[in-house]
Amino acid sequence: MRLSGQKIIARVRTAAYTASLRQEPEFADRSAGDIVSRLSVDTGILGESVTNNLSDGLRALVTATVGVGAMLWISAKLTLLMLCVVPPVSLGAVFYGRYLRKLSNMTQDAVGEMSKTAEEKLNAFKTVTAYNAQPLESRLFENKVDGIFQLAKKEAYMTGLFWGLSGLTGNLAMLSLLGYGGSLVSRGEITVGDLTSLLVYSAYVGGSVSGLTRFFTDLMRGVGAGARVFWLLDRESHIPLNVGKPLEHWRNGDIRFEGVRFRYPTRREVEVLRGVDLTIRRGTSVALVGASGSGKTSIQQLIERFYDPSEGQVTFDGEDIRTFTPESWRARIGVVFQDPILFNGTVAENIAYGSPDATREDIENAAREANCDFVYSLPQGLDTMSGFGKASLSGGQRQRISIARALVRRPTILLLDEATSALDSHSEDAVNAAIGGIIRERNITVIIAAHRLSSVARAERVVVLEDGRVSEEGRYDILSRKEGSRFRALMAAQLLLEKTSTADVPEE
Ligand SMILES: Nc1ncnc2c1ncn2[C@@H]1O[C@H](COP(=O)(O)OP(=O)(O)OP(=O)(O)O)[C@@H](O)[C@H]1O
Repeated sequence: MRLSGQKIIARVRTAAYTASLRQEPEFADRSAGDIVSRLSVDTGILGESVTNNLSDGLRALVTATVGVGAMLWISAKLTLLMLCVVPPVSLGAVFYGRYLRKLSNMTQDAVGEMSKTAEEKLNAFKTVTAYNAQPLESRLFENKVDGIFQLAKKEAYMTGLFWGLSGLTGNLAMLSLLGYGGSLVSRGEITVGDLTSLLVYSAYVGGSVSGLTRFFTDLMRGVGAGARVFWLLDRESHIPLNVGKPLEHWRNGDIRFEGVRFRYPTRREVEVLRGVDLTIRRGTSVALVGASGSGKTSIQQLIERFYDPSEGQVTFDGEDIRTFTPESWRARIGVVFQDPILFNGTVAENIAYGSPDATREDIENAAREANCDFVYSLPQGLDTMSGFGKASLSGGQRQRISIARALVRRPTILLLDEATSALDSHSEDAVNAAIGGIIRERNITVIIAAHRLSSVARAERVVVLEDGRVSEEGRYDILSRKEGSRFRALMAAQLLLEKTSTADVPEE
């Protein structure tokens, strides 16, 4: 029983984790981390409450049934008297169970909040230290812990009250049995032996009823803790996987935005894109430029299908990308984010992330193409451990590894989202040289969201975004020479910004 219970817990845990990975990014940003940190605890409590108590509950049910049968056979009157205890205790158990379920839910919420706070602050350890915020953070954490303690106190009071009252009810029933049973003995209706047997049976039945109650209330506690897990298992992502037809691996074509309007689900009041019409020819490179907040990243996110447009459509090779399964579509895209994430593992494992079939040669080729020569000066070359907690690589180096990761899957489309904006000029040159090589040598559609001139200049075409629309597009050299062009104004402002901020470049 215990083993199969553990198996159920393991399965539910995995299913809930998988369910959270299948949600949309909005969900992941806001609640998945929190849910995942609580998943283990919640599923554990639920599983334990079922598996630990199920056998006890069943045994109690059998004992109680047999006991009541035997009592009825001895004296129906006295048995009915004893059974008067059952309705109030059951009613109490129902209320108590509900209360426990609510309390358990609240406790899990509070425990989740506490671990989320701790995790967030420990991850931002340097910021906390730099701002001397340790006392403040300790206080905040103490408040969270105190909240959990208050809930535990409520549960303890309630538990004491319920079990105290049910114990009292049981004892009163026993006393009534003795009193009324004694009078029946004196009247000769039952023998002393019958009364003694009834008392013994009553003790058994009482124990069993208490076991059943414990089973029920523990189950309620488990159900309360597991509510979030069930909710997560039932939750449908806004962009579910496996829906649509697979995109054939040989297909290639233009990407087109047709009258695309877009609002983020969490900020419906703001229309970020207000009718974008844009064609990106296959195998060409395009730089998206525009002031901060003009929608460059949003366009890339729509291509990635992290979101769907509110109106209009994004097509690939003439077909709405919503007709393809998200996974087959995403498999054709390589993405490099501004803040490259390396997972715990070797450099080679990080490059091959998401491409389980990549051979050592593929990894080496991608590393070469992404200008990752520095890897070979690391102690174990590509097999050097990198990633979380092993911050021996600079921002520029991590960025080049993430470019290699994007390339190793042989993408048809490469999205670079401000890939160089956090780098100093030396690292930026290395990353840009890699991007330039990819644009020249690969037949790949490259979409660069960029602020910096050096990144923009490499693209064959520039698209200027303003007020959620495309305000200008054309070749870099033409736009940059055109009198009164929006692009020129933007770049002039950017150039000024770059000149004044050359002193605060942190990398390498
Ligand atoms: N997840 C989100 N939820 C709600 N609003 C968002 C979200 N991401 C971006 N926005 C908003 O959408 C608008 C466009 O943002 P976007 O990141 O696409 O601009 P951007 O041009 O890439 O900006 P930057 O150059 O600063 O990176 C901004 O007003 C931003 O506040």
